[in-house]
Amino acid sequence: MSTAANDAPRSRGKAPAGERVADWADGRLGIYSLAKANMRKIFPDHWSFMLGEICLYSFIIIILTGVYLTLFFHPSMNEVTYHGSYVPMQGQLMSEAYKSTLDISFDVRGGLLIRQIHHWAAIIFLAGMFVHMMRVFFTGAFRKPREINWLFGFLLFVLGMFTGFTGYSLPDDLLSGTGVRFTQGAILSMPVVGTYISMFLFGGEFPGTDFVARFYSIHILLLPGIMLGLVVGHLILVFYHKHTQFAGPGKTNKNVVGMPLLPVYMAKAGGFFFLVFGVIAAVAGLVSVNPIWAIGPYRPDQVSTGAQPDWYMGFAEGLVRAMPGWEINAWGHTLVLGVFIPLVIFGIFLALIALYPFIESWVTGDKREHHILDRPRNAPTRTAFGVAWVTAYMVMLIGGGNDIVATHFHLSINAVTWFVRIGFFAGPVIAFIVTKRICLGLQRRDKEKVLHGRESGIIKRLPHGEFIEVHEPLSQEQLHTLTAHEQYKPAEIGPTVDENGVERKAKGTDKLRAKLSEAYYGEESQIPKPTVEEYKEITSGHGHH
Ligand code: HEM
Ligand code: HEM
Repeated sequence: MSTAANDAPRSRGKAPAGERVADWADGRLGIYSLAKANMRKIFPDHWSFMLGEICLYSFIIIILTGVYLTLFFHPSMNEVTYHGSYVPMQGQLMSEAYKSTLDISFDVRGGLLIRQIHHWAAIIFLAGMFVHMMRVFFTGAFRKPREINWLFGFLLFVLGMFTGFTGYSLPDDLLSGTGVRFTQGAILSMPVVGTYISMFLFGGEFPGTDFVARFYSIHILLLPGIMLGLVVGHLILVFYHKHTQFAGPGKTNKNVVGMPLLPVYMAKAGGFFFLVFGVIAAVAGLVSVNPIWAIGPYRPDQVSTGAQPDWYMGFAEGLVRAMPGWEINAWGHTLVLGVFIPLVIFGIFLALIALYPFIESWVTGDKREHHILDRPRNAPTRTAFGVAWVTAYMVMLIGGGNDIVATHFHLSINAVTWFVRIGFFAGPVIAFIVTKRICLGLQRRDKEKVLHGRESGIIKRLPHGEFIEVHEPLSQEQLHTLTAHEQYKPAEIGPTVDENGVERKAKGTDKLRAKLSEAYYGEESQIPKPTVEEYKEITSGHGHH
């Protein structure tokens, strides 16, 4: 650290340049103590913890490529005549936005590759978030104290969806214009406020001449700005809470077992960034996405066939396509329920995801901190809910592409739509039941393994002629992993008579909670863990096969 001006000069001569720069910076920023405190921070190792990193790296790639695109993209709906190097479009009227995207694709050096990388990174970013969210959900990593971080993540997911939507609307091609038209229809279906919002957003009647410029500021500034802040907050919270870990020997709710941030984790993370970049660049170089020159400029009087949103919006599109066209007229106003109900369901689905950590802790009555992750099989009801939700999502994704599915598989589009309608209600229920059964089956298998060891597949014949299969005992480590989970008890209504003997009526919400809690943790929902006595009795030699 710095010294007084009259201190004796260093006896060893001048410090190396690097050290002097570090000293200079430290004197002004105090980074040494900050780095010292955090450099040795421990990160646990598990492949599923890399999913958050994939989100982070694809987000960085999106920002880098996005900045390059802003240098050449013109967010204007002025009409111009095309004279660029793509011959089939010569002389066509189009918006400046569309023309500049054609120019990026054909006349700007590296432009098409950067466009492709930006678009592919967006698709992978959202897929990464989806899978990362699933890993957090299925392992119970959202439980106290990480509920707020779940909400930060949830907001990132929703904002990511809308940033993607505003992004692919920018080129003003026939496909994205159809998507914007679809969205405007959904906005219009909102009672009372719909028309006002639409008029405000589009600066008058659709499509108007404003929306590309407006979507542009939303796309490159507003939403990514908020997302950047949220990502930083998200990561600070991961640091602050410390990472969760799977159960194992020596791992407790109070420690983290793993590798230090520097140098091990940083080296790994750096390498992984380049891997993610490399894979995205390779996919972008090999598989064309959004070839706007083949689609043509937007015209409100035309609709392209096979119009599809990017995958993350397919769910919302599916809800609208599967819903029967239903319209009612009341007091001189038309209510388009065929669009409005799907919009509400979309909102409810999102709200349920956001609130799930709070709902689960209310139902189970579990308010403790959790830093050890659940194996999905040991939380069968939660796992079943998750799979049911993913099933509904996937069914609706099929709904969003009902025309594509019909043409590719030579089916009638009505058959596909009916499949989706029935599947939306039946699919999640079947998925729930089947998943719960599988989880319980796996719990039974774990119990069996603890008590009787692993089936080795080796058959032996005993001297008296009997055939037996040799079971190998599990290692202490494996035994720990298979028996570390807690066995929960359902939350109860509590005494209906207070300490003075006065009868207290159980509230409706208490009853509901007790019922739900029973469903979560009741006898039907978990297999009792093997007890020490059971284990001792079986492994002591009696009753061995
Ligand atoms: C821009 C998007 C996102 C980025 C960059 C990001 C990044 C990360 C990283 C690097 C971690 C630590 C490593 C890991 O567990 O994978 C993490 C943990 C976490 N993320 Fe995200 N995430 C994003 C979106 C989400 C979403 C959509 C959710 C859920 C709705 C979410 C919820 C969480 C939670 C609860 C943790 C703590 C998990 C634990 O400690 O085990 N994140 N995130
Ligand atoms: C989470 C963040 C983002 C997502 C999901 C996203 C997604 C997209 C998508 C899917 C497109 C359509 C690309 C195409 O096929 O033409 C696009 C276009 C565009 N994006 Fe982004 N983007 C994001 C952030 C940014 C940022 C931060 C910038 C600028 C700093 C940016 C600048 C642009 C520009 C200029 C275009 C229009 C050019 C074009 O379409 O090729 N984006 N974005």
